Amino acid sequence: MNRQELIQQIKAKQSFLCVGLDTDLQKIPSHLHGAKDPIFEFNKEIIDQTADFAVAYKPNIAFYEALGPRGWESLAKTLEYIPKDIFTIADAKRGDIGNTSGLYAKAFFETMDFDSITVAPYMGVDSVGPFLEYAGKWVILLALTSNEGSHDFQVTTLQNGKPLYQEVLEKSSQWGSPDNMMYVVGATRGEKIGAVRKIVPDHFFLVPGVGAQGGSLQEVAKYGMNKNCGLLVNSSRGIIYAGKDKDFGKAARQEAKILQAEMADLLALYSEL
Ligand SMILES: O=C(O)c1cc(=O)[nH]c(=O)n1[C@@H]1O[C@H](COP(=O)(O)O)[C@@H](O)[C@H]1O
Repeated sequence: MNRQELIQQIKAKQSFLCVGLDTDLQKIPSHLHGAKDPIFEFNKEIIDQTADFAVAYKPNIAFYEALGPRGWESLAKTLEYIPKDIFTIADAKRGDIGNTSGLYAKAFFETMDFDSITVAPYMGVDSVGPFLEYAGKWVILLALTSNEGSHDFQVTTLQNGKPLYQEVLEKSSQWGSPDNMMYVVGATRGEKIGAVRKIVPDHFFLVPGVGAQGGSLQEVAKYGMNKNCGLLVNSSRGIIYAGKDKDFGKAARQEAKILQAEMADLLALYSEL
């Protein structure tokens, strides 16, 4: 999916919601456990109930690969089931020496047909480049993450006086463009989201951390939105585990609907969409 199609979808749905498919066998309702593929049955219901409010789905690959071959199968079926006009993110946080990254890219862009993949910047340009060689696909590079440990390295001041995350943004924004790169910026980072926006005014941000991690959607929009929205805000547990019984799909729908309504207001306030 290209940038214009993504922006059009945000405008049409008045939403920049990404639903995180962090589907955990321990957490899904017990009535699904008898199904042939409980993970897929759960995801199918979540997708059915949220597709009109979501512009993106983000399966976190760890939840699938932890289950071995059957997890990969559930993932492939889920990807196939997601409506084709909705953006898909393989949250895999990959990145390795060039020839290995090339095979990660092949895994998620050819063997599976994801629109995008999350990538760690640590190994530098040759570890990210192979993902950018795929026309029509996106790299979503970790910049300023939502977790506590992000303080360990990402905000450390370098000898040139810049925090590491700033160096990552400035350098990596020359590797690709706002048409094939996005950045992960955690919802819990508050005003720092504004600092990131100044460095990369046009790139989309994938913003996890609202819902279960306590980030504020209002702050994210205030500091991070640009005229084309420029945001995909993810919620995983806050949506998919909103309900615990047979009505889990309806509970998820309700949560997604609440977020979409807030997003429509924020789009009116801060964007041109
Ligand atoms: O790349 C990510 O998506 C990510 C980056 C980050 O900084 N923080 C973060 O929470 N995530 C992912 O976003 C999701 C957040 O899930 P919830 O906290 O349940 O909404 C998980 O799949 C995380 O792995």
